Amino acid sequence: MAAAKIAPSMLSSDFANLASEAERMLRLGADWLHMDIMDGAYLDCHLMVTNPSDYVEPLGKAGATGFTFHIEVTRDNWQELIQSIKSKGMRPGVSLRPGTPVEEVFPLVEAENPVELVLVMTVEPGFGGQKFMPEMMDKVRTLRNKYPSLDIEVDGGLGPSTIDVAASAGANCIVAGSSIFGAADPGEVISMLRRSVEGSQNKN
Ligand SMILES: O=C(CO)[C@H](O)[C@H](O)COP(=O)(O)O
Ligand SMILES: [Fe+2]
Repeated sequence: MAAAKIAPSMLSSDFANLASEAERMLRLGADWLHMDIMDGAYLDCHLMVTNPSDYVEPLGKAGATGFTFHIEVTRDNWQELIQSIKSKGMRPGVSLRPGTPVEEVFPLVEAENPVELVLVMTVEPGFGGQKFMPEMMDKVRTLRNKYPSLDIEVDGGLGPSTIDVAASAGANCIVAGSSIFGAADPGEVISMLRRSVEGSQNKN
């Protein structure tokens, strides 16, 4: 079973105090710190950049553990990209925006040298605080049925009111920005997200 991972999106943190914000989230129980990187040319998620391969070396050096690129900009070179991400000691992941069919990522999960995570965007990439798109849960269900132990991440509009839908569809890695950083008790939101994921897994 894929373990629950709660990942506060640092896009919603206080940028002037990034180090203490990161420490605060880890202290409150976060598993991963979600970093959104965009160059403004291709507003898409995680490496929301046209050439993700340019970022492999610097992010490897900076100590990143996971490197998630977008399928829409890597249709011709994902094999080499996965290889280079792994060679720098990072876990490769692939993300897809709402309009991209889920079938497009199957070859990357089934490759000899596969991605280890699929990130299903539940908003149009670009900024935090948008409304969760429940219709994306069909993609999550399809992936979970096909790949029982895959890490499936969701990103965009996740919080106490939407987590149960995502968790019961099979998502185990939860990115949440505004719902955690905007809460009076962010630690309670992190715990609540984890309880929902683990509760859904125990039902199955
Ligand atoms: O990838 C992202 C934006 O493109 C962010 O991770 C995402 O929007 C998180 O913010 P929120 O939880 O407030 O929706
Ligand atoms: Fe993100």
